[in-house]
Amino acid sequence: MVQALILTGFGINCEEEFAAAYRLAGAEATIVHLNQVLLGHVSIHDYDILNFPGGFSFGDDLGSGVVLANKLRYRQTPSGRTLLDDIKEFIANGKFVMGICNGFQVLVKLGLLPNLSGNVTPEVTLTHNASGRYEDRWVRLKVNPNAHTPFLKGIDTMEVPVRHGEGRLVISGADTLAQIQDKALNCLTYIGYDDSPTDVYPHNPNGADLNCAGLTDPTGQVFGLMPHPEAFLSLYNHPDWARRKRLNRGISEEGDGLKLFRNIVEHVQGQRAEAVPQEASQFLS
Ligand SMILES: NC(=O)CC[C@H](N)C(=O)O
Repeated sequence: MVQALILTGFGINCEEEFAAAYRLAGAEATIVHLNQVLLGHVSIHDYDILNFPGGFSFGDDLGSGVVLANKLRYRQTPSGRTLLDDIKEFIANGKFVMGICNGFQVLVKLGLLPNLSGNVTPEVTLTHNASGRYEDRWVRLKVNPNAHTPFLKGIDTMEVPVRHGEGRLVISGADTLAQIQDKALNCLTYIGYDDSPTDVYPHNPNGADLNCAGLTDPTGQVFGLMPHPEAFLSLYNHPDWARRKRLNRGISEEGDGLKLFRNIVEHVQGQRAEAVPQEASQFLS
């Protein structure tokens, strides 16, 4: 079974929904306190997908995600390494990392996204919403058709909720901006009713540069987004479900967010199916 590790602790609060998403998508999901990993009791290398959920880690002190990112970068585990060293190795082994909302903020503050340089140093930031307040609303997103991450395969648009105070992506530097666009790392965009990208509030809830709601790294293995796909797994999560069902009796009872988790679980399953015949071939020759 595909193994998803979901970190929690220190004010993270969306781990149960994250686990529910993976379970519905056919994976085994394990929720582990970050200290268990930092103390060496749990190894991320026993898992296929490492996940950073949303919440308010360390009370958003010093900026959302900053303290947790620093803990990953500087805190030594008993092996004398940092968790960031392990995460780099995890990615080099072809595995996947996902961050939602506060988890996305952690990946950005750590420099794992967008990681244009490959040196894992922060290149962009997420900061206070342009509205100056916490935004809690449903938004619509469009997938960049040139993005090449398995997480978003076959998805065109989706509707998902946001709930954040610091979701505004700021990309300073024309070169960084150009590289992100050239490599299509801005994989998710806030859109208006006409499906085109928009900077108009509240369709774009935070004023993000490029109207960007999510990023990947150049490998496509690391993916993060501000909205919460794990909060729209069933039609009944949507505030308008009753009207939608009345108007369209054949409507799918799945929420838009589930496809994303199915995608990554199926991708890992596919990788395994490809790997097995190669290993088996040694014994055949
Ligand atoms: N839902 C979340 O993960 C919120 C993230 C962060 N605490 C913010 O307000 O921006």
